[in-house]
Order: sequence, then C-alpha cells, then structure tokens
Amino acid sequence: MIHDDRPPAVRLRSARLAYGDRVLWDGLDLDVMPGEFVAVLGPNGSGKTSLLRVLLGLQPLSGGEVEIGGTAVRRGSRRIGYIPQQRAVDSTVTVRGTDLVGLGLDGHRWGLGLRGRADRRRRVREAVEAVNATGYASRPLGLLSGGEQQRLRVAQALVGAPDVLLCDEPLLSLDLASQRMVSELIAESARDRDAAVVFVTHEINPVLPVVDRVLYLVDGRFRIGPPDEVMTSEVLSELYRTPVRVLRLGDRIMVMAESGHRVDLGGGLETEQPHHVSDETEGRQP
Ligand SMILES: Nc1ncnc2c1ncn2[C@@H]1O[C@H](COP(=O)(O)OP(=O)(O)OP(=O)(O)O)[C@@H](O)[C@H]1O
Repeated sequence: MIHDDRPPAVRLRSARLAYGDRVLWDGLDLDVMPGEFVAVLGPNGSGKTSLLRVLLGLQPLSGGEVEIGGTAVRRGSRRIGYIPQQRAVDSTVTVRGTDLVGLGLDGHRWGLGLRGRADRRRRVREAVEAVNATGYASRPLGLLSGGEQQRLRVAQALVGAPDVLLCDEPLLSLDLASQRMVSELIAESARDRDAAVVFVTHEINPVLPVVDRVLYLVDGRFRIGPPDEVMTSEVLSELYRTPVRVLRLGDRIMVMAESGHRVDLGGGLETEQPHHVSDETEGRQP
C-alpha cells in the first residue's frame, strides 16, 4: 500500500450525532483521503444529510471529533465545495450560468481592481470549460435543462478549488443519462484536483463506476468499505435486520427483500415492484 502522509481530507473519530434521545450514528470512524470518492447510502432519516451538515460546520457533533484537512470544521470554509440537490429553477430566472459559477468565488480574495476582476473572470471561464458548459453558460438559468443547470452547479462548487466536495443527492430528478454524466463529471473533476468527494445518494448505480468506498447507514448501524464488501446480501441483511438479497445484473446492483420485492435504498423496503429472482441469477460477491 502506498504511504500517504497527507492529513485525510475528512476525518471523523468516534463521531456521534443524536437529536434528543434519537441517536443517528455513534462510533463513526472515517478517513476520506484526497482524491477519494465515498458514497453515503441509506434509507430516509438515517442521517446522511446530517453528516454533510456536520462536515459543513452547520451541525455540531454530540460526541467525538471531526476535521477537514487536518483542522477543525468551520462554517463557510473555502476548503469545501457543496453541490445541493438538483432542483430545476423557474423558467423566469434570468441569472446567467456564469453568474452562478462566480458565486463560488470569495469576492474579497479577488479584489475589485481590474487585475482581480480579470483573474476572477478567468477562473469562472476555466471552471465552465471544465464541465463543458461553455456553449450555454451565458444564457439565463431558467432556460437551461436540469442536467445543464446541474453541470453549472458542479462548476460553482469547484471554482474555488476546494479540498472536499460535499454532494447532497445531486442526481435527484435527472434522467438516467444525465445522472451518469453528472456523477462522472463530479468524480473526474475532483480527481483532477485531488479533491475528496462525499456523495449522498439513495441510488448507488449511477455512481457505482466511480465509487471507491461506501458508507451505508441504516437506523444507527453502519458499514464502510468498497462496494463489493458492503453491497452484499450478508452485510445488508445485517444492517436492515431483515433478509435482503443483493443481485448483480451486468453493471447494476439490485437490492431485494427476501420476499422478492425490490428494496429502494432511499426509502426502505419497496413493495410495488414484485420481482421473481431465481437462485442462478444471484450475484455472489468475490
Ligand atoms: N435539527 C434537527 N433536530 C431534530 N431532528 C432532526 C434535525 N435534523 C434532522 N433531524 C432528524 O434526523 C433524522 C435524520 O435526518 P437526515 O436529513 O440527516 O436524514 P437523511 O438520511 O438525509 O434522510 P433523507 O434520505 O430522507 O434525506 C430525521 O429523522 C430528521 O427528522
């Protein structure tokens, strides 16, 4: 194993988060290294967004420690880029894509002089180019597709060259092709800059090709590891405390309750899509 003596981009030690009597997670130890992509999965209410809020410095831990790049978390830190949930903006919104991307830069750092303004414009142009959005970045946001808007949000999160990119379900309401495109874009852009990614999602398939490790949270229990170690029938049955089967179908993972019903990773056990599965198709993990 290559020795890496840089501090982890994200470090959690014995981390605990509770709201009153309700413990979301406890004893959470996690180091995310620069350039690493970690997906956070789990059903509704398992504390995925709360974890991002802790890393953003918006929510104090109830116990344990959290650091970003070797120092205490701080609200508004420039070391962190944040990509929110995809939400289409109203068609009347006239803010241009480049203006949105520019919001990712701290104005004070660039000054108001000609030089500062030129540097700022260059940084915005480069970030827009990096997400292949040059063709439409000067148009009003309200006239762009959901996928185009989300590319610009990726550029906004990356323009300040953060060490850590936090993503809160950035693929919601995108079509399948855009989901893959946006997740690959986030992974490639982060890797190019050696930024770590913590990516909350209820659907692992769009990010499966780019994920290094998974943190799977269910009702206070959790597992951390590469997808092949965590996304197994044994581990998920333990986490969900009900028999669960994990199937590999080509490059997709399906999680089913033993009854044959598909499990929605974000919404607990799903009952609307009965699905018969024969033993021969069951994906055994290596
Ligand atoms: N400030 C708060 N005070 C009390 N309870 C809270 C607070 N913030 C979140 N919760 C509760 O903590 C639980 C976890 O919320 P969180 O948003 O982190 O879950 P999640 O895994 O992101 O869920 P989802 O997939 O539905 O977005 C929820 O039951 C929520 O109601």
